[in-house]
Order: sequence, then structure tokens, then C-alpha cells
Amino acid sequence: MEELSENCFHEATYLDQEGQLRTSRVPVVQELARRGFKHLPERFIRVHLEHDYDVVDLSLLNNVSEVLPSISMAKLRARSESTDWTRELAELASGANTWGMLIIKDHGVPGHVLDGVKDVVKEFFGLSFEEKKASVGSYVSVDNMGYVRNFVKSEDQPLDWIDRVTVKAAPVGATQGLHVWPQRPADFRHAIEQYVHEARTILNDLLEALAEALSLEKHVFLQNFDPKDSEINVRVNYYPPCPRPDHALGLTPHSDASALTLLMQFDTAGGLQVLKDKKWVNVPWPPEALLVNMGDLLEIMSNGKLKSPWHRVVTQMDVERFSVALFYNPSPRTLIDPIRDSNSLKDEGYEKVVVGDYLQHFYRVSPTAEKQAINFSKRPKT
Ligand SMILES: O=C(O)CCC(=O)C(=O)O
Ligand SMILES: [Fe+2]
Repeated sequence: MEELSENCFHEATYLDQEGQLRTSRVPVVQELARRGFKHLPERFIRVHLEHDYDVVDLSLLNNVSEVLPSISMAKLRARSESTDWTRELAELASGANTWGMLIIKDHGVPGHVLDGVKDVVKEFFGLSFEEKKASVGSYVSVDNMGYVRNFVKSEDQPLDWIDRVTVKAAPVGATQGLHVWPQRPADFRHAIEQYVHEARTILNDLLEALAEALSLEKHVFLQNFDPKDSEINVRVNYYPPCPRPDHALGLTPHSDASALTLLMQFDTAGGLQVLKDKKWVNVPWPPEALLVNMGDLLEIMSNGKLKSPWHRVVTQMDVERFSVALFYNPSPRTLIDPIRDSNSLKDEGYEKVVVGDYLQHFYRVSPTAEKQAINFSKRPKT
């Protein structure tokens, strides 16, 4: 077994509990996996994993009447076929509330666009660590952009078994003059931008449909997304094979801070789990489908009628996995005014919040053991 060379680390800078600026050297997971480490380095070990909630496959449960809802984008868009449309809308409303996560079929993204993303992502992660570092810089916004570490807040925090590269794909011009798009492969930016273009249409259509599904005016959510300054961050996640899937996670449990997240995965289906009724449910993800998550910002906009799911990613021993998460947000300056429903007895008590303030708060407190960042925009209970 080889040692990890001196420079195969990411540097993570953070403020510790006392407000001191600290730097942590975080091993690059892909490099650990490449060297065939048979033991999980200590910083990745989670001792509590086996004491966590049970894990279930929906297919193994015969007493579960609900399944993860599956939406046909084609039927949702073809409003004229009214029975199908009404059925999709009903599925959308209940799914977005009870699961917060929806399978998106018939999404209409051309195969060559999806293949283009897969090709550039694989080519990027096929480069050596030094080549990757040279190909793309990093910069700090509220989230970490570039080819850098996931969030690190202390030396004791268990690390995720993941490598990732994140780019701000919209608004256009946001990254002008910054070295934040990978230069290799040369068509990385083009391939991602083609996908972002398709994704935006899907997400805008969903925002309208979600409003209609809740019997609201169809622009109530979409009106927060100015086409010129709403934001799209694209995070490419690479989960290398892991020597001890029983003691490590690919991604720590979290909800997404975004309004909506569109997910694609390739090569393998397993890994993503969503917490439902105190059980981790393996997400049954059909090969050609995309997935959409409600994010915290949409939960706030909808005053809790749509729920952001608590989810995580597990690792596998001999299998590598890629996913692309596309986070769709209003501009940071947008003031979110949660819907008020005078007929509803169920008011979750969300208050107005500025998007940028929420994101700052989310990243300051994350990671948390449970879903709690969102309380930032809730009225204190009396
Ligand atoms: O890899 C996945 O399927 C999920 C990724 C995810 O939850 C995230 O990037 O926020
Ligand atoms: Fe997520």
C-alpha cells in the first residue's frame, strides 16, 4: 500500500468554535481509493452508523401503501389531456409534501445532452490530482466553489467519502474573470451549460405545476426567480469505491438549502437514501429518470406545504458512482414572503427571509445532526 503523497490533500479553512481561523488538510478521497487502501482512514470513520435508523428498500415493504412518487414531465406539460394532467398534479402535491423528493420521468432532456455531461465529468475525474488542480481554481461564496473539499468545520468531524467539483452556472457573468470552470476537458463548460439550459425549463415548469398542485396562482413560486439573476450552482459528486461502507458515508445527512435541486446520476443506481418515518429508504431511481428535491427555500416559500427531505448518500465497496446536483435559487437579494393560506389551519409559521441571509445561516450551522437550519425563518413558538 502506498502512502498518500504530500500534495494529495485539499486545504479547508474554517472558523473554529472560538472564532479562530484554522486550516485542515483533508485527504483527497479519489487518491485514497486509487491507492487501494484496505482500511478506512480514521477521519472518515463514523462509529454511530450502526446505531442509526433502519435502512429499507421500498420493494421489500408489503405494508407500505406509499411509494416514492413518480411524475411524467410529458404528461404535466400536455395540459390538454386533462385526466392525466389532474392525476400528475395530485401525485405532485402529495409527493412534494410527504416525501419532498420526486422521480422525474419523460423529462425531455435529449440523450446527447446527458451523455455530454457524463463524458466531461468522467474525463475530469480521470485526470490526475495535479491535473485537476491545474484545470480549475476555487473561490469562496457562501458555498465552496471549484475543486475543493466539502465543508469542514473541525478536525473531529467525520469526513465524507466523496470528491466534488462545483461551478456557478448562472447568472451568466457571475464567474467572469474567475478561474472556476474546469479548462480540461475543453468542452466541460459547454456540456454543463447545455444541460443547465434544459434543466432550467424543467424546474420552471415544476415550480408552476407545484403552485397549481397546491391550488395557488401559478406564478407564486416562479416569480421569485428572475431569469437574469436567479442562480444555478452545479455540483458534480464522485463517490469512489469505499473499503468500509459500514463505517463511512458518501454524503452526510442534510437537506438542500436551495429552492429546488435536480439530480442526475450515472453508472450505478445505489447510494441515495431519504429519511421517511424514521427509516432510511433506498431511493428507487430508474436508469433514465432524473430526481428532484424540494429545498429549504421552497419549503419556506410554501410555508411548509412542500417539504425539503433529509437525505444522505451511502458508499459501496466495489462500485464508484457519479451524480450531478443542480441547485436552483432566487438571487441572494430576493425577499421570500411565505404564502399565507387563510383557509388552512396548518400554518407552519414561516416568516419573510432574504435568500442570501438564509444561505449564510445554513452554511454557518451545517452540518447539523437533524434538520434545523430552517428554524432560522420560523416564528418562535409561543
Ligand atoms: O449523490 C446524490 O444522489 C445526492 C447528492 C446530494 O444530495 C447533494 O449534492 O446535495
Ligand atoms: Fe443534497
